[in-house]
Amino acid sequence: MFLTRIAKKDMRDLLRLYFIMGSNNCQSDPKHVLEQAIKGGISLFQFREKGNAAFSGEEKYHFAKELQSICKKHMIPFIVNDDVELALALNADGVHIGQDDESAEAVRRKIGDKILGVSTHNLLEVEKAIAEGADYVGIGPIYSTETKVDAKAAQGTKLILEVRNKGINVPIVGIGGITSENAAPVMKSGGNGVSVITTISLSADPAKSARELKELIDSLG
Ligand SMILES: Nc1nc(C(F)(F)F)ncc1COP(=O)(O)OP(=O)(O)O
Ligand SMILES: [Mg+2]
Repeated sequence: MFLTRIAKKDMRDLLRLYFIMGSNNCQSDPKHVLEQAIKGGISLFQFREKGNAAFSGEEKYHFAKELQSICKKHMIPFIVNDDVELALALNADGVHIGQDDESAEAVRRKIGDKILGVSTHNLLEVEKAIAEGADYVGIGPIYSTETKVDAKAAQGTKLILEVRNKGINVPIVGIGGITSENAAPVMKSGGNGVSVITTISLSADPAKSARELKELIDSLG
């Protein structure tokens, strides 16, 4: 899909409402939840299959392929978390890696011009991710979260502010406990979008939850 690296402006647009989900983030059918989230206006999707009762091997591959085909149908780019080999096997649109995964430099060499996102928790990690070819950085956890069992302490928007005050214009998405009620500070501090799991994946009406969040983000410019 990408013959060259994605432009910053296009990356910022994709990050506006970034839905992340795996089978253990849902109580109803994940395929239906994804369809509804897309209907509600998400701009990007990340397949994050990890933690208790997560699929692996063949099951994980086929589950990923099902969700990827839903994204393709609606022209929503499909990002794979952690599992670079799976991303390549699926010809996914990109990967997201953390500090404990293989280096961004090594992953960039494997994926060519696909989208590369990196989880960051301090200024050094942000600068290193940029130097190694990241197209965006995830900054968080902004607020406390139950979704990620090994999450670090919530840091609010201070790192987003620090990065922007240093004049660094890397595309930034906030992550961690974000809902319609607390999303505004992420955008006002200089984030380009918000990534969410629970507020959509466990919603009684995922389309409505996505729509409310998207309308809020769009109202903040
Ligand atoms: N999946 C993610 N996506 C983002 C994104 F920026 F896309 F919103 N930021 C952070 C994470 C966390 O990823 P995870 O694999 O659980 O933990 P770690 O970062 O420790 O590897
Ligand atoms: Mg990871």
